[in-house]
Amino acid sequence: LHNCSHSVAIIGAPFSKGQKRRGVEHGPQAIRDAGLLDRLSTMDYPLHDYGDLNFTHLAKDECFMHVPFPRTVGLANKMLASAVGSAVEAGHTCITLGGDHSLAIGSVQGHYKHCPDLCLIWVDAHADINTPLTSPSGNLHGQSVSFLLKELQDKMPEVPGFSWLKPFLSTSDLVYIGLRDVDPGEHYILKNCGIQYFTMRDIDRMGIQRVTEMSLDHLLSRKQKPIHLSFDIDAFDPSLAPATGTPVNGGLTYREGIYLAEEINNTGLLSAMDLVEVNPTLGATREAVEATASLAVDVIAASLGKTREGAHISFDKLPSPGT
Ligand SMILES: N[C@@H](CSCCS(N)(=O)=O)C(=O)O
Ligand SMILES: [Mn+2]
Ligand SMILES: [Mn+2]
Repeated sequence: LHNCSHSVAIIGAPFSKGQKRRGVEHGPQAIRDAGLLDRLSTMDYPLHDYGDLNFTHLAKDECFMHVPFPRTVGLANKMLASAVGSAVEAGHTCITLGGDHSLAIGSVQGHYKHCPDLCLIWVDAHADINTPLTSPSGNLHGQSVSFLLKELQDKMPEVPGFSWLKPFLSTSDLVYIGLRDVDPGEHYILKNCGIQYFTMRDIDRMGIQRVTEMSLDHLLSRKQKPIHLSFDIDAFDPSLAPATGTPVNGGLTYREGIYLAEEINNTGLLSAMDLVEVNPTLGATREAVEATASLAVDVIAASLGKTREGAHISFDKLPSPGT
Protein backbone atom coordinates (compact mmCIF):
# COMPACT_ATOMS: atom_id res chain seq x y z
CA LEU A 1 0.00 0.00 0.00
CA HIS A 2 1.68 3.25 -1.04
CA ASN A 3 1.42 5.90 1.63
CA CYS A 4 1.68 8.82 -0.77
CA SER A 5 -1.44 10.47 0.55
CA HIS A 6 -1.93 14.20 0.52
CA SER A 7 -2.02 14.68 4.26
CA VAL A 8 1.25 15.65 5.92
CA ALA A 9 2.52 14.94 9.41
CA ILE A 10 5.32 16.99 10.97
CA ILE A 11 7.44 15.46 13.74
CA GLY A 12 10.16 17.48 15.47
CA ALA A 13 13.15 15.37 16.55
CA PRO A 14 15.30 17.69 18.67
CA PHE A 15 18.19 15.24 18.89
CA SER A 16 21.94 15.81 19.09
CA LYS A 17 23.64 12.81 20.71
CA GLY A 18 24.60 11.25 17.38
CA GLN A 19 27.46 13.77 17.29
CA LYS A 20 29.44 16.03 19.63
CA ARG A 21 28.50 19.59 18.70
CA ARG A 22 25.82 21.42 20.66
CA GLY A 23 22.91 23.12 18.98
CA VAL A 24 21.54 20.71 16.39
CA GLU A 25 18.75 19.86 18.85
CA HIS A 26 17.42 23.36 18.07
CA GLY A 27 17.10 22.49 14.39
CA PRO A 28 13.38 21.68 14.47
CA GLN A 29 12.52 25.03 16.09
CA ALA A 30 14.71 26.91 13.60
CA ILE A 31 12.90 25.24 10.69
CA ARG A 32 9.51 26.03 12.24
CA ASP A 33 10.62 29.64 12.87
CA ALA A 34 11.55 29.86 9.17
CA GLY A 35 7.85 29.40 8.40
CA LEU A 36 7.43 25.71 7.57
CA LEU A 37 3.81 25.41 8.70
CA ASP A 38 2.68 28.60 6.93
CA ARG A 39 4.41 27.48 3.73
CA LEU A 40 2.79 24.05 3.82
CA SER A 41 -0.63 25.41 4.77
CA THR A 42 -0.65 27.50 1.57
CA MET A 43 -0.33 24.18 -0.26
CA ASP A 44 -3.79 23.04 0.66
CA TYR A 45 -2.69 19.96 2.62
CA PRO A 46 -4.37 18.67 5.77
CA LEU A 47 -1.47 19.23 8.15
CA HIS A 48 -0.90 17.28 11.37
CA ASP A 49 1.80 18.77 13.56
CA TYR A 50 2.83 16.19 16.15
CA GLY A 51 5.08 18.75 17.84
CA ASP A 52 8.58 17.90 19.07
CA LEU A 53 9.35 14.54 20.66
CA ASN A 54 10.71 14.66 24.20
CA PHE A 55 13.80 12.43 24.14
CA THR A 56 15.24 10.92 27.31
CA HIS A 57 18.93 11.54 28.00
CA LEU A 58 20.14 8.43 29.85
CA ALA A 59 22.43 9.30 32.79
CA LYS A 60 24.37 6.02 32.67
CA ASP A 61 25.41 5.64 29.04
CA GLU A 62 29.06 4.66 28.74
CA CYS A 63 30.75 4.66 25.36
CA PHE A 64 30.63 1.46 23.30
CA MET A 65 34.17 1.27 21.90
CA HIS A 66 34.66 4.94 20.88
CA VAL A 67 30.91 5.42 20.18
CA PRO A 68 29.36 7.99 22.56
CA PHE A 69 25.80 7.79 23.95
CA PRO A 70 24.80 4.51 22.25
CA ARG A 71 21.87 3.81 24.60
CA THR A 72 20.54 7.39 24.43
CA VAL A 73 20.70 7.32 20.61
CA GLY A 74 19.15 3.85 20.50
CA LEU A 75 16.27 4.80 22.80
CA ALA A 76 15.60 8.07 20.93
CA ASN A 77 15.40 6.15 17.67
CA LYS A 78 13.10 3.54 19.20
CA MET A 79 10.78 6.40 20.24
CA LEU A 80 11.02 8.11 16.87
CA ALA A 81 10.34 4.83 15.03
CA SER A 82 7.10 4.52 17.00
CA ALA A 83 6.04 8.11 16.22
CA VAL A 84 6.87 7.86 12.50
CA GLY A 85 5.16 4.46 12.31
CA SER A 86 1.96 5.93 13.79
CA ALA A 87 2.00 8.87 11.37
CA VAL A 88 2.54 6.62 8.35
CA GLU A 89 -0.12 4.17 9.55
CA ALA A 90 -2.52 7.12 9.86
CA GLY A 91 -1.94 7.68 6.15
CA HIS A 92 0.23 10.79 6.38
CA THR A 93 3.34 11.64 4.43
CA CYS A 94 5.66 11.98 7.42
CA ILE A 95 8.21 14.83 7.66
CA THR A 96 10.79 14.42 10.45
CA LEU A 97 12.73 17.55 11.39
CA GLY A 98 16.22 17.05 12.89
CA GLY A 99 18.28 16.97 14.82
CA ASP A 100 21.36 15.02 13.77
CA HIS A 101 21.29 12.31 11.10
CA SER A 102 21.42 9.41 13.58
CA LEU A 103 17.64 9.93 13.82
CA ALA A 104 17.23 8.40 10.38
CA ILE A 105 17.73 4.98 12.04
CA GLY A 106 14.38 5.37 13.80
CA SER A 107 12.65 7.34 11.07
CA VAL A 108 13.39 4.80 8.32
CA GLN A 109 12.63 1.81 10.57
CA GLY A 110 9.32 3.35 11.65
CA HIS A 111 8.43 3.99 8.02
CA TYR A 112 9.47 0.46 7.03
CA LYS A 113 7.14 -1.11 9.62
CA HIS A 114 4.18 0.10 7.55
CA CYS A 115 5.83 0.29 4.14
CA PRO A 116 8.03 -2.83 3.98
CA ASP A 117 8.79 -2.30 0.29
CA LEU A 118 10.22 1.20 0.78
CA CYS A 119 13.33 2.46 -0.98
CA LEU A 120 15.77 5.03 0.47
CA ILE A 121 17.25 8.12 -1.21
CA TRP A 122 20.11 9.53 0.91
CA VAL A 123 20.99 13.11 -0.10
CA ASP A 124 24.15 14.08 1.73
CA ALA A 125 27.78 15.17 1.41
CA HIS A 126 28.52 12.09 3.51
CA ALA A 127 27.61 8.40 3.20
CA ASP A 128 26.84 7.95 6.94
CA ILE A 129 27.63 4.26 6.44
CA ASN A 130 30.53 3.73 8.83
CA THR A 131 30.20 0.84 11.26
CA PRO A 132 31.41 1.25 14.86
CA LEU A 133 34.57 -0.55 13.68
CA THR A 134 35.29 1.76 10.71
CA SER A 135 34.10 5.11 12.14
CA PRO A 136 36.89 7.67 12.56
CA SER A 137 34.87 9.70 15.07
CA GLY A 138 32.58 7.14 16.74
CA ASN A 139 29.69 9.54 16.05
CA LEU A 140 26.50 7.62 15.30
CA HIS A 141 25.24 10.32 12.86
CA GLY A 142 27.97 8.98 10.53
CA GLN A 143 26.83 5.35 10.96
CA SER A 144 23.04 5.47 10.48
CA VAL A 145 22.87 3.51 7.22
CA SER A 146 25.00 0.62 8.51
CA PHE A 147 22.30 -0.12 11.13
CA LEU A 148 19.64 -0.48 8.43
CA LEU A 149 21.31 -2.74 5.85
CA LYS A 150 20.83 -6.51 5.93
CA GLU A 151 24.04 -7.09 3.95
CA LEU A 152 26.21 -5.40 6.60
CA GLN A 153 25.07 -7.38 9.59
CA ASP A 154 28.05 -9.70 9.70
CA LYS A 155 30.19 -6.55 9.92
CA MET A 156 28.18 -4.96 12.74
CA PRO A 157 28.81 -5.53 16.47
CA GLU A 158 25.90 -5.61 18.93
CA VAL A 159 25.65 -1.97 20.01
CA PRO A 160 23.92 -1.42 23.41
CA GLY A 161 20.59 0.37 22.94
CA PHE A 162 19.83 -1.09 19.51
CA SER A 163 18.55 -4.58 20.40
CA TRP A 164 15.07 -3.43 19.23
CA LEU A 165 16.33 -2.94 15.67
CA LYS A 166 16.52 -5.75 13.11
CA PRO A 167 18.20 -4.64 9.85
CA PHE A 168 15.68 -4.67 7.00
CA LEU A 169 16.94 -2.72 4.00
CA SER A 170 18.55 -4.29 0.92
CA THR A 171 21.53 -2.43 -0.56
CA SER A 172 19.70 -2.49 -3.92
CA ASP A 173 16.96 -0.29 -2.41
CA LEU A 174 19.38 2.51 -1.51
CA VAL A 175 20.81 5.36 -3.63
CA TYR A 176 23.12 8.19 -2.56
CA ILE A 177 23.15 11.66 -4.17
CA GLY A 178 25.65 14.44 -3.35
CA LEU A 179 28.60 12.47 -1.87
CA ARG A 180 31.89 14.37 -1.60
CA ASP A 181 33.43 13.33 1.76
CA VAL A 182 33.55 9.53 2.06
CA ASP A 183 35.82 7.73 4.57
CA PRO A 184 38.00 4.77 3.44
CA GLY A 185 35.88 2.26 5.39
CA GLU A 186 32.73 3.70 3.83
CA HIS A 187 34.25 3.59 0.33
CA TYR A 188 35.11 -0.10 0.84
CA ILE A 189 31.50 -0.81 1.94
CA LEU A 190 29.98 1.12 -0.99
CA LYS A 191 32.13 -0.77 -3.51
CA ASN A 192 31.95 -4.17 -1.81
CA CYS A 193 28.15 -4.04 -1.45
CA GLY A 194 27.64 -2.61 -4.94
CA ILE A 195 25.62 0.31 -3.56
CA GLN A 196 24.48 2.82 -6.20
CA TYR A 197 25.78 6.31 -5.51
CA PHE A 198 26.14 9.61 -7.34
CA THR A 199 28.87 11.97 -6.12
CA MET A 200 29.16 15.71 -6.80
CA ARG A 201 31.63 14.73 -9.56
CA ASP A 202 28.87 12.65 -11.19
CA ILE A 203 26.59 15.69 -11.01
CA ASP A 204 29.38 17.80 -12.60
CA ARG A 205 29.73 15.25 -15.39
CA MET A 206 26.12 14.27 -16.08
CA GLY A 207 24.09 17.11 -14.58
CA ILE A 208 21.35 16.85 -11.93
CA GLN A 209 18.67 15.84 -14.44
CA ARG A 210 20.51 12.70 -15.55
CA VAL A 211 21.63 11.82 -12.00
CA THR A 212 18.06 12.17 -10.72
CA GLU A 213 16.70 10.11 -13.62
CA MET A 214 19.28 7.33 -13.06
CA SER A 215 18.65 7.33 -9.29
CA LEU A 216 14.88 6.97 -9.64
CA ASP A 217 15.28 4.42 -12.43
CA HIS A 218 17.64 2.35 -10.26
CA LEU A 219 15.11 2.25 -7.41
CA LEU A 220 11.76 2.16 -9.20
CA SER A 221 12.13 0.60 -12.67
CA ARG A 222 11.40 -2.98 -11.53
CA LYS A 223 8.69 -2.00 -9.03
CA GLN A 224 7.13 1.29 -7.90
CA LYS A 225 7.98 1.62 -4.19
CA PRO A 226 7.25 4.14 -1.43
CA ILE A 227 10.18 6.54 -1.19
CA HIS A 228 11.94 7.54 2.03
CA LEU A 229 13.96 10.70 1.36
CA SER A 230 16.63 11.34 4.00
CA PHE A 231 17.91 14.83 3.22
CA ASP A 232 20.98 16.18 5.06
CA ILE A 233 21.11 19.97 4.68
CA ASP A 234 24.91 19.66 4.29
CA ALA A 235 24.27 18.20 0.82
CA PHE A 236 23.96 21.85 -0.21
CA ASP A 237 27.02 24.01 -0.72
CA PRO A 238 28.10 25.60 2.60
CA SER A 239 27.58 29.03 0.98
CA LEU A 240 23.84 28.19 0.99
CA ALA A 241 23.66 26.12 4.20
CA PRO A 242 26.40 27.36 6.55
CA ALA A 243 24.63 26.52 9.83
CA THR A 244 25.46 22.81 9.92
CA GLY A 245 27.94 20.61 11.76
CA THR A 246 30.08 19.07 9.00
CA PRO A 247 30.14 21.50 6.04
CA VAL A 248 32.02 20.35 2.90
CA ASN A 249 32.82 22.66 -0.02
CA GLY A 250 31.44 22.00 -3.49
CA GLY A 251 27.86 21.07 -2.67
CA LEU A 252 24.50 21.23 -4.45
CA THR A 253 23.34 24.54 -5.84
CA TYR A 254 19.92 25.80 -4.80
CA ARG A 255 18.51 24.87 -8.23
CA GLU A 256 20.00 21.36 -8.17
CA GLY A 257 18.56 20.62 -4.73
CA ILE A 258 15.12 22.01 -5.58
CA TYR A 259 15.06 20.21 -8.95
CA LEU A 260 15.84 16.92 -7.19
CA ALA A 261 13.04 17.53 -4.68
CA GLU A 262 10.58 18.43 -7.49
CA GLU A 263 11.40 15.23 -9.39
CA ILE A 264 10.95 13.11 -6.27
CA ASN A 265 7.56 14.78 -5.75
CA ASN A 266 6.65 14.08 -9.37
CA THR A 267 6.98 10.32 -8.78
CA GLY A 268 3.95 10.58 -6.49
CA LEU A 269 5.74 8.03 -4.29
CA LEU A 270 7.24 10.16 -1.50
CA SER A 271 6.03 8.57 1.71
CA ALA A 272 8.38 9.94 4.40
CA MET A 273 11.20 12.46 4.59
CA ASP A 274 13.88 13.58 7.05
CA LEU A 275 15.41 17.06 6.96
CA VAL A 276 18.44 16.94 9.27
CA GLU A 277 21.64 18.62 10.54
CA VAL A 278 20.39 22.21 10.69
CA ASN A 279 22.38 23.63 13.62
CA PRO A 280 21.29 27.22 14.35
CA THR A 281 24.18 27.78 16.77
CA LEU A 282 26.75 27.31 14.00
CA GLY A 283 25.70 30.17 11.72
CA ALA A 284 28.15 33.11 11.88
CA THR A 285 25.26 35.58 11.67
CA ARG A 286 21.50 35.53 12.20
CA GLU A 287 21.15 35.82 8.42
CA ALA A 288 23.28 32.68 7.96
CA VAL A 289 21.06 30.74 10.35
CA GLU A 290 17.88 32.01 8.69
CA ALA A 291 19.21 31.23 5.21
CA THR A 292 19.96 27.64 6.27
CA ALA A 293 16.56 27.13 7.93
CA SER A 294 14.73 28.80 5.04
CA LEU A 295 16.50 26.50 2.58
CA ALA A 296 15.27 23.54 4.63
CA VAL A 297 11.69 24.86 4.30
CA ASP A 298 12.13 25.27 0.53
CA VAL A 299 13.38 21.69 0.11
CA ILE A 300 10.52 20.25 2.16
CA ALA A 301 7.93 22.35 0.27
CA ALA A 302 9.38 21.31 -3.11
CA SER A 303 9.42 17.64 -2.02
CA LEU A 304 5.72 18.00 -1.17
CA GLY A 305 4.73 19.55 -4.47
CA LYS A 306 5.47 23.27 -4.41
CA THR A 307 6.58 24.14 -7.94
CA ARG A 308 8.60 27.01 -9.35
CA GLU A 309 6.05 27.44 -12.16
CA GLY A 310 3.21 28.09 -9.71
CA ALA A 311 -0.18 26.40 -9.64
CA HIS A 312 -3.88 27.30 -9.67
CA ILE A 313 -7.14 25.73 -8.59
CA SER A 314 -9.71 25.12 -11.32
CA PHE A 315 -11.72 28.24 -12.02
CA ASP A 316 -15.02 26.61 -11.16
CA LYS A 317 -13.75 26.33 -7.57
CA LEU A 318 -13.00 30.07 -7.36
CA PRO A 319 -15.58 32.20 -5.60
CA SER A 320 -17.74 33.82 -8.29
CA PRO A 321 -17.02 37.54 -8.69
CA GLY A 322 -19.14 39.79 -6.51
CA THR A 323 -19.65 37.15 -3.76
N1 LIG B 1 32.30 10.41 7.97
C1 LIG B 1 32.52 11.19 9.21
C2 LIG B 1 31.61 12.41 9.21
S1 LIG B 1 29.96 11.89 9.29
C3 LIG B 1 28.99 13.30 9.06
C4 LIG B 1 27.59 12.90 9.48
S2 LIG B 1 26.37 13.85 8.73
N2 LIG B 1 25.01 13.34 9.24
O1 LIG B 1 26.37 13.61 7.32
O2 LIG B 1 26.53 15.24 9.08
C5 LIG B 1 32.27 10.31 10.44
O3 LIG B 1 31.80 9.22 10.29
O4 LIG B 1 32.54 10.78 11.54
MN1 LIG C 1 24.17 12.89 7.10
MN1 LIG D 1 26.28 15.10 5.92
